[in-house]
Amino acid sequence: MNTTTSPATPVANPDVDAKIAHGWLHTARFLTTAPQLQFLPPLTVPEIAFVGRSNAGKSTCINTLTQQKRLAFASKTPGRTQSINLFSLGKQGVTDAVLADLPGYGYAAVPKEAKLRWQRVMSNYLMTRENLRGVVLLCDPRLGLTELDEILLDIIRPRVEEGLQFLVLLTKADKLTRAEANKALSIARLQAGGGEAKLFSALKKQGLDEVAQLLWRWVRTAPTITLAQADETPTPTPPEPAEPDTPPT
Ligand SMILES: Nc1nc2c(ncn2[C@@H]2O[C@H](COP(=O)(O)OP(=O)(O)OP(=O)(O)O)[C@@H](O)[C@H]2O)c(=O)[nH]1
Ligand SMILES: [Mg+2]
Repeated sequence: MNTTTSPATPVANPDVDAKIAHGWLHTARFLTTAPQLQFLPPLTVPEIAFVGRSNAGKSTCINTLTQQKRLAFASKTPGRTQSINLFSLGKQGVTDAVLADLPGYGYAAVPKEAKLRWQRVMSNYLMTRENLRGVVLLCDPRLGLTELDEILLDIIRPRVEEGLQFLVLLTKADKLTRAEANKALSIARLQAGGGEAKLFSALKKQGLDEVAQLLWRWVRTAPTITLAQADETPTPTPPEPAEPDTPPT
């Protein structure tokens, strides 16, 4: 990433009432789960992916943004999210956008083969998912952006240059002092060249309005998506997962 700090997109439109954005996000409902890219349905509505290291807080962030306790499966155990989970958004049951919760990377206890498989799935997803409109990279500011995050930034850079929206979200901000938070934010802004960086806390609901407004804006300003290939073959049914995700008790 280059080191420019200027955001690729304007700041969230202040005219969009946060309440409207929250109401829209609250419509989120489970759409599908896919262990591999080929099982994802081709869609023409904008999709926003939540990516980052294991335990960064992706699933919790989706639950907080949608004001739903157990939409995405959050857990103290890293590696809880094993498949790409899609959630539809839109009033009156009409889907106008999709959120994607992706499995985290960088969890040491995962066998090497599984790690490599997942890295392939994720890089393919980020490079080829046609309706991908935005990427939210979640990062625990106590760790900062790690080498794996940098690899991810490299993967999406060409698409960011073509208009893919991008946000670095520093999660668990409640664990930092104000000075630490400001320092982490400055560093992340430098690293997120071409994108924005924001502080977020699911616990304290910090950054919630801003992120909700930003996602709304990404979706409302998305260009019309037409799929490159008219795919008339139905999406294959994924095999039953060996160990299905279950909400934490
Ligand atoms: N203090 C604090 N804890 C948080 C916050 N967000 C998430 N957590 C905790 O961090 C842990 C991991 O959260 P998840 O949302 O499951 O993380 P994930 O990124 O989805 O993890 P994987 O699915 O393994 O990739 C859980 O114990 C959460 O309660 C936050 O804003 N503040
Ligand atoms: Mg998760």
